[in-house]
Amino acid sequence: MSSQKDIELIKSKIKIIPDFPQKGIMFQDIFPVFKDPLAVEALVTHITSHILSTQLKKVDAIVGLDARGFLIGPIIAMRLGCAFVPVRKRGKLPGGTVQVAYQKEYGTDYFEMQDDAISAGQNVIILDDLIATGGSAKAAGDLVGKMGGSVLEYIFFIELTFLNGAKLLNAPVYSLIKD
Ligand SMILES: O=P(O)(O)OC[C@H]1O[C@H](OP(=O)(O)OP(=O)(O)O)[C@H](O)[C@@H]1O
Ligand SMILES: Nc1ncnc2[nH]cnc12
Repeated sequence: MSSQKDIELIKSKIKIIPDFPQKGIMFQDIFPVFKDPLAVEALVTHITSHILSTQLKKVDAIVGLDARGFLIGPIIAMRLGCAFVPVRKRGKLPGGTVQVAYQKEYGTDYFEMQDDAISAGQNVIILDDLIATGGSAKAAGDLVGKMGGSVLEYIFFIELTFLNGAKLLNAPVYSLIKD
């Protein structure tokens, strides 16, 4: 399947739900993509091909964001032959962790990574389903930096361009669907 057809198939599965979880938000529900194995294959193949055709450096890990970044992160890591490591919301990871605070719509939240998740000098790609304000992705990038890693690229299925979230990030951003 061509790359454009992949994107059209994935786009056709994403459902827009107005006023969820609160009035004024057009919620982009990506779970219907996962009801169709061909759409999941298209998503995984498209992102893997993008990484293989653009990255000059070896990717040491895919860093997936809690929770929707966990859906295909491990599959892409397996295809690339690299590690998958999670960024989780506070209090979910056992053992030693590294933490950063970030701003959500209502107040402050915290992201954590296990302190041995990546090593100093490693190159990672941060993956999530969607970038809105960019606060979550920036916090994940800050965590990677705190551990001595470098972010090669941020990858999203969907970018809400009107919120300018990509401007917060200090590595290239690739989004399949720009809204
Ligand atoms: O760019 P931002 O404004 O930070 O928003 C984007 C984040 O919001 C959603 O996650 P959410 O925090 O709702 O958690 P979930 O994946 O557990 O539903 C989405 O999956 C991103 O991680
Ligand atoms: N519009 C939206 N749809 C789905 N997830 C989101 N996270 C932040 N904004 C969102």
